[in-house]
Amino acid sequence: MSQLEEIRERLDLCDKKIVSVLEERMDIIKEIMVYKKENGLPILQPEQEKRQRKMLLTHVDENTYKDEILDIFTYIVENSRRIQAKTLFTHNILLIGFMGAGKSTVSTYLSKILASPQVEMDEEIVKKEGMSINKIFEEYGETYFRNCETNLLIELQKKNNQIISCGGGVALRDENVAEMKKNGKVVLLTASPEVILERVKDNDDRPLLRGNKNTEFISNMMEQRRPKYEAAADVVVNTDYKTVEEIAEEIVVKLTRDAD
Ligand SMILES: Nc1ncnc2c1ncn2[C@@H]1O[C@H](COP(=O)(O)OP(=O)(O)OP(=O)(O)O)[C@@H](O)[C@H]1O
Ligand SMILES: O=C(O)C1=C[C@@H](O)[C@@H](O)[C@H](O)C1
Ligand SMILES: [Mg+2]
Repeated sequence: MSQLEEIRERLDLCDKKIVSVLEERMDIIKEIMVYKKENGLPILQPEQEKRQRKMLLTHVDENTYKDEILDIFTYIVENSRRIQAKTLFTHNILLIGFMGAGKSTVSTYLSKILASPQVEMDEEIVKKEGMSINKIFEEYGETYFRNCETNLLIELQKKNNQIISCGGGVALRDENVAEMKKNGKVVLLTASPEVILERVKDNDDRPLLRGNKNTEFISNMMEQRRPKYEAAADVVVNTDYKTVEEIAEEIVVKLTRDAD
């Protein structure tokens, strides 16, 4: 065996060790998830990731390859989140609820913490149609927009593990709800009219609220929609005066409890 071959053999051995240790690490992540579920502990715990990162920084502080190792760990952590998500859910998570309930905000956070792709239905439709939602309503009318939503929903069910932020009106059509349930769990986010008003008052992107930004209008529309929203929901989470982190944790706990 030449010297180069011998060196390469050691490299190969090194890769095998890395694979084996990574496998062990991933199994540990799963074990932690099971333990947390069994003992009713918070599942997401973003602060634990920060502690781990701090610990890692002290481990590599003097290391010649510090930057490279830290770069690799970014991927390791990202993939741990994905394993965590797959341990928790094999389906899609669809967030529904009234305008301003926090569907986009919460799904962005969930997507990050679970390293799962986020789909923003309103944005997808805007991209596909090449115009804003206000413009779609003006040019083609609401029914056209609602058909865009239904078509997109059908397309989305082909993939798993997505965090889907639905437009506020998506759950109002029964055929949409049937589509959601084929491959997903539906989370209804709720909020009081006062909180909704506070959240939407400075934004003009919602055509249905134009000129209607008052609690009376919001409250009436909410009541009209409530039966459809509630019928579609697998779990309900109220968001009033809660942080995004608290809402995300509540969603995960309720969905996993639901799955047991
Ligand atoms: N838990 C929360 N606490 C405080 N502010 C929030 C919370 N959730 C969302 N917000 C704020 O409320 C506003 C509306 O939230 P968001 O856009 O996520 O609602 P949405 O449900 O996606 O609305 P739409 O149906 O119109 O898309 C945003 O400015 C967001 O930052
Ligand atoms: O609640 C609704 O009907 C809507 C909510 C938004 O997400 C957009 O989909 C659109 O403005 C309609
Ligand atoms: Mg939104």
